[in-house]
Amino acid sequence: MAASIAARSSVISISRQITAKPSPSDREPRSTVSFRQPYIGRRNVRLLASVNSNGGATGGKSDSKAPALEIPNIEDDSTYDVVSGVPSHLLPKPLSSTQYSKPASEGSRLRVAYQGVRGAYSESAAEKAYPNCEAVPCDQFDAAFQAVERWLVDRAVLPIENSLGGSIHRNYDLLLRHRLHIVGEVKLAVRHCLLANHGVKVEDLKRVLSHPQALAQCENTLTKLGLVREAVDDTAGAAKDVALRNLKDTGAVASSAAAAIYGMDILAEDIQDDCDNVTRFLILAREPIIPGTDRPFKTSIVFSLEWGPGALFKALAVFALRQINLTKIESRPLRNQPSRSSDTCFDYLFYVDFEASMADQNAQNALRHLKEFATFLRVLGSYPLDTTML
Ligand SMILES: O=C(O)C(=O)C[C@]1(C(=O)O)C=C[C@@H](O)C=C1
Repeated sequence: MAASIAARSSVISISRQITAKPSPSDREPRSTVSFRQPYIGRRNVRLLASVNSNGGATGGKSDSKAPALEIPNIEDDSTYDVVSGVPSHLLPKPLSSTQYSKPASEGSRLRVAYQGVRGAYSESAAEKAYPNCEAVPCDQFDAAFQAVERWLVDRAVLPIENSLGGSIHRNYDLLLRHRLHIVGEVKLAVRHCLLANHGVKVEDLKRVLSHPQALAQCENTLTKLGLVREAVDDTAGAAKDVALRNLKDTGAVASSAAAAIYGMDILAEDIQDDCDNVTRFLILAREPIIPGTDRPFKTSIVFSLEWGPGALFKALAVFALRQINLTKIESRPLRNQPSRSSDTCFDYLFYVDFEASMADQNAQNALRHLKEFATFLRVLGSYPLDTTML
């Protein structure tokens, strides 16, 4: 199994997945609240990671022939971290909410993974979250998750929803598949530009490349211009591609930062359909933060329910009864699970964000109540709200 980082600022791409990926149902005992839910008992967890000469994995060797790290089979009954297989008592202590937001000091810059290439909005979000960080590009969302799990980076900053385009479903699914913790959120105002190579005019354009979310956010403008849309992995990658191939009939929807980096002209600014175009990103870490009550906190959970009338109503009532405000609900299909009802093959996972800290007795009571009838429940993180956009 190989994780490769090609060069200091090049893209992380994880070529193979960590093998054991149990479905939610076999990862979690039923009706269990897990803030940090390690595997208990006998497990064979193997983690292999290798980093090449420029990679600089956190705490790892920087030699392309560095031996792969192999965590041996675990045969006793201690508690182990599901990701690394390391006994829990050897793992670092959780970060406090003040520690996580402290800017990294010189010489020990935090490495923060994001999806995309330089100039992507996700890079700006990583820099907003950690102003002094070393932002590390990853080719896919999954690679960013794995980069954190394998200690190649310290954090990942990934988009979860946009005020115009809606949820980034892939990241909801990955949150459950991986064992990272949400330690913060960042809201970023996204202002799209139409970019083209020097000398190209709007009338010359036939096609436009960008991330599907960015294309969706500029739907009206692109329709007016009559441009054929082509989806690519990220906005800045689109700009880079158009610039490198010196295309004259193709533009890109990307940031003004991408225009500067790839030497392109800005043909139009603020082309998103609504000036209030905000993307919310999650900050992910290997360890949770200790929830506080010193400032506004949000908690993200995921649960599933028995099938039946009023099941979701009853679940949401545990928050309403306690005056806890919900800020987001998202449902995703519950995969690899035989359907529990006879007449439908649709079972769901519900992702809910609510405005309370897990340090609040009220929030703890709500989850205890939900646990009484949820078939699965996991706390993804309890973290300070990003109020900078309000
Ligand atoms: O392509 C980028 O620049 C990204 O950072 C990705 C992304 C997304 O996935 O939503 C982030 C913010 C914008 O909403 C558009 C695209």
